[in-house]
Amino acid sequence: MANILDGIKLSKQIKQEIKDEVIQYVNQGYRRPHLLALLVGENAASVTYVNNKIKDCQAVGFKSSLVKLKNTITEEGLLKEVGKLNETDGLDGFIVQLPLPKHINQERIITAINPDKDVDGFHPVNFGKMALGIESFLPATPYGIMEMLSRYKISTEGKQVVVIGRSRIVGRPMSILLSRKGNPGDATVTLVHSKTVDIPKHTRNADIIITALGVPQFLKADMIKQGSVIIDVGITKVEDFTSEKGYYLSGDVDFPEVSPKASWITPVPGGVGPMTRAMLLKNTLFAYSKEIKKQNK
Ligand SMILES: Nc1nc2c(c(=O)[nH]1)N[C@@H](CN(C=O)c1ccc(C(=O)N[C@@H](CCC(=O)O)C(=O)O)cc1)CN2
Ligand SMILES: [Mg+2]
Repeated sequence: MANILDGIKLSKQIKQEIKDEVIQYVNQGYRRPHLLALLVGENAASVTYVNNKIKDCQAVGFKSSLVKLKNTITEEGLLKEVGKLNETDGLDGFIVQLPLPKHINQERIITAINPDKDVDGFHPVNFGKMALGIESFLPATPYGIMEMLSRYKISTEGKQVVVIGRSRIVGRPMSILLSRKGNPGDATVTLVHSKTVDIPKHTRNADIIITALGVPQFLKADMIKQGSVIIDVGITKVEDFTSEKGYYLSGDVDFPEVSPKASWITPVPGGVGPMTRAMLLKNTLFAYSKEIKKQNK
């Protein structure tokens, strides 16, 4: 039976470390770090995620703000809001919660964010730095997975890693981070996606599989090698009228089938998700500390 990679336990530890650092700054007379979330529309999952980000800020002693905008806002209107936030003093970082409504060009919005305040690490400048191994904000989900591998001392050096899904916020940056020099890193990475012929051929060879597909129970036991490490980024709401909530959350991994064959595995919920939340705080603290250092020069 696999060991559990416990994202809840680890994220609590990371949040405590962040809180301790904030206390040190405050005791030296500095202001608190400030994170703002911009939410467009009322997508239920996005509302939950953004509210959780605000709660996380409160838990570690950050100042937080939430700007809610109507679903009907134009792209130009949203660009204006982003422009204002770029210029707001004392705001260390902000995020634009994704997905955005269909009529808004996501790339245009992300590219308008000041890279120094882009604590999601999505701006092309930060993505480029990430790819080149230059210190920058890292996208929170892949960053959380790197931190998880590091803190559980799971070596990736020389390992065959298969990343399933090539999204801009998870799969693609994940594949880059693991192929970079360093630890975690130094892995031989294969990025598979919807056009890949024979995904199981690749996953059966993998020492580590990171799946970010959004297809419930996609990864079955016969698709993995004995003893592999399984990291599940998928979260899909599956209707279930027998449960109290009317749904349950499913990852991309068929957990009951796969876990007896794996060495380590993340649960869903309670695996990668809480790590994503913790790493956004870490990026914000990084933005803040850079700002404080600049002011002291
Ligand atoms: N601007 C951004 N938008 C989006 C990001 C992002 O990093 N930045 N990632 C996702 C959503 N997301 C954070 O925003 C996120 C998703 C899920 C979780 C999480 O903690 N999941 C829990 C289960 C939560 C539940 O009960 O519904 C878990 O896995 O245990 C955190 C963050 C897309 N948009
Ligand atoms: Mg999870």
